[in-house]
Amino acid sequence: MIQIQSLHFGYGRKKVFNGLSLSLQPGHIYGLLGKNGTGKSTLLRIMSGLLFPTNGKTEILGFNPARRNPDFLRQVFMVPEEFYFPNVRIPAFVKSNAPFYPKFSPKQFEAYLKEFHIPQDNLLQEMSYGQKKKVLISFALACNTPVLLMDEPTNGLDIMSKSQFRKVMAGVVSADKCVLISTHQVKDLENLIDRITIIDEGEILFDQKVDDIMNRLQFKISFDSEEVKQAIYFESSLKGNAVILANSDGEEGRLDLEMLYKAIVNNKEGVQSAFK
Ligand SMILES: Nc1ncnc2c1ncn2[C@@H]1O[C@H](COP(=O)(O)OP(=O)(O)OP(=O)(O)O)[C@@H](O)[C@H]1O
Repeated sequence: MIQIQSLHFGYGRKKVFNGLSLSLQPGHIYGLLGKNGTGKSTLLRIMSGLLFPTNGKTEILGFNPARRNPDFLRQVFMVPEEFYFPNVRIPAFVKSNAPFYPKFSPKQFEAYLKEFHIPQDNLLQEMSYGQKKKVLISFALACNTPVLLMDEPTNGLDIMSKSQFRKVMAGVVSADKCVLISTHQVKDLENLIDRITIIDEGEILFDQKVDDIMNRLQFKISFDSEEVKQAIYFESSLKGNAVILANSDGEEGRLDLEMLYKAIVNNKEGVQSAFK
């Protein structure tokens, strides 16, 4: 559904991507992680046709996003980290924007707004940042585009809204839809994403399905110093040592995305060797 090969991009002389390749399939929610400034937002902007690569192939739903073909644009929705709303009420916003998205469902939009407790009759510019973000997320989901790109969607959401977000997102993935979420708020995505892609210095550092991660790695608290010595990554705490071990016994466990991310950044080879 999304094929990127040998992507090159830079802002002027500043290189961001120097040959990045990535393939995303429908039916999944992908988590895109990486340090500040590694190019996550840039990648989403290239995918949605807002920035144009200097080299390489970017194909989404059979289209080159850079051509901004209307048939492509009506099938992709991007929720950016920073956005602008006109000073109108929600019905006026829907009236002028929904016609661009043929599968927009007013019923779904209303249900999402209700889930997020958003009043319909306020002016958009008089809403708080978090409220505006929830309007945008609700609109994005109600557009039912096969490709949904979200840049830091949970930034600015309060604790209740984050769990409402997870609930709403869990219901949107379908066999023909591909969702890519860029975030630092990894805890907000736990139990939601089924594939994790980490980029670093313009390259893919790690790209695995959550099921495969759980088959290959074990996350646990350990008091056994031998086990800690063998750990791919560990963190000491008063509650014991949080460790990541190679999952040689097929143990079932719970993914700790934050630990995994730190393990990959600190001991990439160790993590990768568990997948060989
Ligand atoms: N408009 C711009 N002009 C010039 N350089 C830019 C511009 N936007 C981003 N950059 C640079 O490109 C690189 C990638 O930026 P980008 O915003 O894609 O990173 P990111 O991974 O999304 O970061 P963050 O996690 O902080 O949101 C950074 O080094 C940044 O300084």
